Amino acid sequence: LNHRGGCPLVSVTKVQDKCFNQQASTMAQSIKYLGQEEAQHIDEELFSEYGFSVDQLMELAGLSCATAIARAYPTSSLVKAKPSLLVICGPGNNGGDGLVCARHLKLFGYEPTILYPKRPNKPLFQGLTTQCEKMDITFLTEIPEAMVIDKAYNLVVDAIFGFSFKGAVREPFGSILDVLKKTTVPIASIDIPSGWDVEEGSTDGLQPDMLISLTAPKKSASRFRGRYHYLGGRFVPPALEKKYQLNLPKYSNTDCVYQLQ
Ligand SMILES: NC(=O)C1=CN([C@@H]2O[C@H](COP(=O)(O)OP(=O)(O)OC[C@H]3O[C@@H](n4cnc5c(N)ncnc54)[C@H](OP(=O)(O)O)[C@@H]3O)[C@@H](O)[C@H]2O)[C@H](O)CC1
Ligand SMILES: [K+]
Repeated sequence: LNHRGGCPLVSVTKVQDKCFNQQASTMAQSIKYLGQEEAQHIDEELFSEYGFSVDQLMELAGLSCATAIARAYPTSSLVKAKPSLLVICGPGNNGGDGLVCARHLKLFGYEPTILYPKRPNKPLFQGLTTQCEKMDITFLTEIPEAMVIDKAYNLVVDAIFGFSFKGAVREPFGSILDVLKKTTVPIASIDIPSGWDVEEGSTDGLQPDMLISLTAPKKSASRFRGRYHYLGGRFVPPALEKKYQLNLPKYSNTDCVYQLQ
């Protein structure tokens, strides 16, 4: 048996791959999927008891989203002539993650455009908006038609709602989600596919190609049927991970993302 626990040491690559995949899938299965309240408690505890600021965690969350997107959709794999992306940001911290993600994607060589229709009147979000403007990222004033999105962009980054979403979708986000449901371009959702119930998911909502779960997946992630599922937000102190029994996978070396699927 090898030192990691279980697979016989044999030289046949296929068998080794099978062992690795089995271990990876066991690891992925043991991760805790969080309910809405539990996700909010962990978030609050990080700020209150552990002394983090929102800006700090948002920067790490947004960077991990950009990193995961660059891994799943490297610029060399994009089908359009330009590495264009549309990042749609909502009114809460999920939207803030989207702004940070757009800024890092620009630094990674992509050409993001942002739609940010409802902007909180807070210095944090104003600063993040200015940073994007100063990096020559264009802001749209309204959602383009689905056909225009399909023609112009390689990918849509959905940073509309995260774990605090509740109830029926209010405007202008209902119309935006209706357009996104008609697009065929892949969608990468940050933390939760927007419009999905955080725990139950949705049968007629967005069907993103990618999901980037932050801190730990939320219960609705078990209904995700897209190609790529990454974990990001490598900032959880071990004591907090233990308290909530998160069973997070071991991130490799200095990686800020872990591919769950
Ligand atoms: N610990 C972590 O993992 C961290 C995660 N981060 C990210 O933060 C979000 C959660 O952020 P939060 O601000 O709590 O919530 P949301 O981004 O989900 O948005 C809440 C706002 O959305 C509006 N809202 C809610 N429900 C609806 C609805 N049915 N229709 C329309 N709008 C809705 C509401 O805005 P109002 O202005 O209308 O009141 C809410 O304010 C998490 O998912 C991660 O992405 C942090 O960045 C870092 C730590
Ligand atoms: K989202």
